[in-house]
Amino acid sequence: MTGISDDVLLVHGGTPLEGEIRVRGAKNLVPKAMVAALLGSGPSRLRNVPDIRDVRVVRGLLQLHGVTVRPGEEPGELVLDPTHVESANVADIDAHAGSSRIPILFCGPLLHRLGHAFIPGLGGCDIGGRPIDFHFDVLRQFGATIEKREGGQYLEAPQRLRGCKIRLPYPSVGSTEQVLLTAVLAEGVTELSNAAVEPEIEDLICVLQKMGAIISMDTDRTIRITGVDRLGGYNHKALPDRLEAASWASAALATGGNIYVRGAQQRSMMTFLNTYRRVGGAFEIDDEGIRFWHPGGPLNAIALETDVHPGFQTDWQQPLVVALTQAAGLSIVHETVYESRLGFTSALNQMGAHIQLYRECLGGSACRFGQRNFLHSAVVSGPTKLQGADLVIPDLRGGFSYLIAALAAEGTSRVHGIDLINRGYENFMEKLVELGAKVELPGGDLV
Ligand SMILES: CC(=O)N[C@H]1[C@@H](OP(=O)(O)OP(=O)(O)OC[C@H]2O[C@@H](n3ccc(=O)[nH]c3=O)[C@H](O)[C@@H]2O)O[C@H](CO)[C@@H](O)[C@@H]1O
Ligand SMILES: C=C(OP(=O)(O)O)C(=O)O
Repeated sequence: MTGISDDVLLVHGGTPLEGEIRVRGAKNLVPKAMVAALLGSGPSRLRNVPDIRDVRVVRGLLQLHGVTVRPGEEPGELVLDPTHVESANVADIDAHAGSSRIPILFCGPLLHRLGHAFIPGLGGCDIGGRPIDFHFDVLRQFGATIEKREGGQYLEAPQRLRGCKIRLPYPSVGSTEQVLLTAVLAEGVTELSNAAVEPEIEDLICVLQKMGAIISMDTDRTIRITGVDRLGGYNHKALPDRLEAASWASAALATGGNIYVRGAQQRSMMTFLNTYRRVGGAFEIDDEGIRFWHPGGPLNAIALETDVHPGFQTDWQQPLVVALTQAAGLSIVHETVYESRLGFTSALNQMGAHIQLYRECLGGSACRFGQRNFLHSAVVSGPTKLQGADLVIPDLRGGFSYLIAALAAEGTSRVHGIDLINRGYENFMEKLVELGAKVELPGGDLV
């Protein structure tokens, strides 16, 4: 590759990342809690909001729909006032949808508030087909009608939406949230089985309960929601970002470093912590955060399978794979949530890693992708020395993984497309510098 653009970071590898950074509210909760504010009859206060692009996209979309969004008294606090919700211009919605998947979650709240909704085409990471059929199936069950229109889908609720019995074909995070955000104001009881139970979903349920919703969660993936006539605002501190925390933990391991992640929480990271320990990473938990470090000596190869919570979260996979290139022996990674989330490994191979992809389900159990010709299993053979390279960021976590690989490598890498990382990692360049990374913008400025 030749040429440089503003969207490039030069990374001089070989320095262990050391120091402290802080994670704030979760990318996979905050934008959804913002959407929930649409359901209230009064203002909501959301605290611990990170400055990331997905938050800005949702803020813009809410404002287009007449919600007032302003900073609160404390840093990272937003006050969202939905008193005057109104229809937005379709062209404006499309222009603001950006690269986020969140617009699909406006369906239920807008149907309740306005009786109709326009949902633009979705963004999000290109890590599989990412259909939205479950979302529309459940909305139809609530009584919505859906019509394809130019640039998106137009939905209507001819009468008040009605609670229903729903079984998801797969415990999809977004579809579970769709049901929650729709059922809380629907008439009667909704029973959702095979629901996703990720910590961010539990936190969204906490938000909705604060607003006046009646929701119970059984231990068997069943969620029951009794619809109410009216919801108020909420005051909520978003749970911390366990995905960002794990990314920094993997960076500590791959670079031989030591990072204290202020805000990281044991409860939502238990599965990651067990895996980190099996690989040979060290950690220490206190009330304010978790310290992650490489204790010296060889790392261990492991077998790893991603899964829905409480399994190993798929968004943890890509950064940890970089650390696995430094482990002694053969690691097996079976990605069971997204069919195309291992493509990022070809660039790691260019840097000197040995990663072979397979169509078969390796290790663990057979998954939905086994018989369907997707390269969704990997064998990582290590340890391998990594060399700096020209890298083009493919998706959010793949992008962070390339940064980790470049930091662990000998020599200089040019990482293209770094702006994508702003979608989910607050101030990541400043954090890298704080941790001692040698990174440079093309003009020669130290970030
Ligand atoms: C903004 C956000 O919170 N994103 C997270 C959310 O994405 P998102 O909510 O999009 O992910 P889902 O849990 O819905 O997707 C899981 C699987 O279900 C499939 N599926 C989903 C919906 C549908 O209508 N039809 C269908 O087939 C998907 O293709 C995928 O194979 O959960 C994922 C799984 O933990 C995480 O990786 C993402 O970071
Ligand atoms: C896949 C991810 O996000 P999204 O669903 O927003 O694309 C992610 O956060 O890794």
